[in-house]
Amino acid sequence: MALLLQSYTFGKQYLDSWLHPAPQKNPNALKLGVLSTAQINSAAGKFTPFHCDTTGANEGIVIDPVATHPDVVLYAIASRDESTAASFASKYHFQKSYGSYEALLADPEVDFVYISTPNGLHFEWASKALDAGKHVLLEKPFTSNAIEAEALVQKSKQSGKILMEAFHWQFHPAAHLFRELLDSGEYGGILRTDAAMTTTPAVPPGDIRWQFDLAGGSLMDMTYAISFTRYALHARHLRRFSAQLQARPRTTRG
Ligand SMILES: NC(=O)C1=CN([C@@H]2O[C@H](COP(=O)(O)OP(=O)(O)OC[C@H]3O[C@@H](n4cnc5c(N)ncnc54)[C@H](OP(=O)(O)O)[C@@H]3O)[C@@H](O)[C@H]2O)C=CC1
Ligand SMILES: O=C1OC[C@@H](O)[C@H](O)[C@H]1O
Repeated sequence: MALLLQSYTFGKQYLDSWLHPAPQKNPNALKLGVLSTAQINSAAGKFTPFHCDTTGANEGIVIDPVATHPDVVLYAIASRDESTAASFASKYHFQKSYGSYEALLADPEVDFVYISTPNGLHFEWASKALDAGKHVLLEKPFTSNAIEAEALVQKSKQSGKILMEAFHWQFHPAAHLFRELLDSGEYGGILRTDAAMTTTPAVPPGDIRWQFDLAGGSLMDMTYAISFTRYALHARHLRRFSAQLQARPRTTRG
């Protein structure tokens, strides 16, 4: 069932990309600044149904959607390293590149930022971006813990700037269809839920997902299982979960 729904989403995206080629940009289009040259920014380029990135996400988390939307432009990219930023800008057609995140945030032309740093740095950079007067689209998981999350939401309310977690699956037609089916009662009521998510065994040593001090770890990375359960059950304010950790030996592929 999940595979069918996912195929439906991918098929629709593929069709849309043919039906709606890159539009003219609106002169007042919002200017996007991206903090970091993470692989997820461009695990992207043009979507094709046969090309998935190593995390299993489909192409186009930010580069392609912005490039093909009339009201947003790829304005600036920042990296901790200037030459990395410059080559990323040239490859993906950003107008500007910066050798530090601070420099991008100081650019008054930037309207909003997408933050794709490691999890443990989400709070710091989202906080600095709000202080700099930018709207923020923040990669998942939102922050490293509830205290940071509450402080960030508070800051966004005070600044009047939009702060949003980049959980794109919530906007996929497949997710909506799935919840409509549940809500219809056609298959009866929900008695219990089990959510599991698996990822490629090829996450290399040294990847941010293995680093505790960068808020790595499976529960932080595979937050989809929890967020989808909450979504499916309309349980936005569910406060308590129980969880079991099942450690398995790492496997390698030859
Ligand atoms: N929404 C989705 O579908 C997905 C979301 N994600 C989320 O996106 C974020 C990035 O993941 P991913 O693309 O795999 O990450 P990467 O390891 O590819 O990139 C992280 C980037 O953060 C910057 N960075 C800043 N400080 C550090 C540091 N101390 N160590 C390492 N990198 C640093 C680097 O950019 P630079 O050198 O340019 O400064 C680096 O390229 C995570 O929060 C992850 O959970 C990931 C995959 C899918
Ligand atoms: O957000 C993500 O989506 C797909 C996963 O495989 C990946 O590890 C994670 O960061």
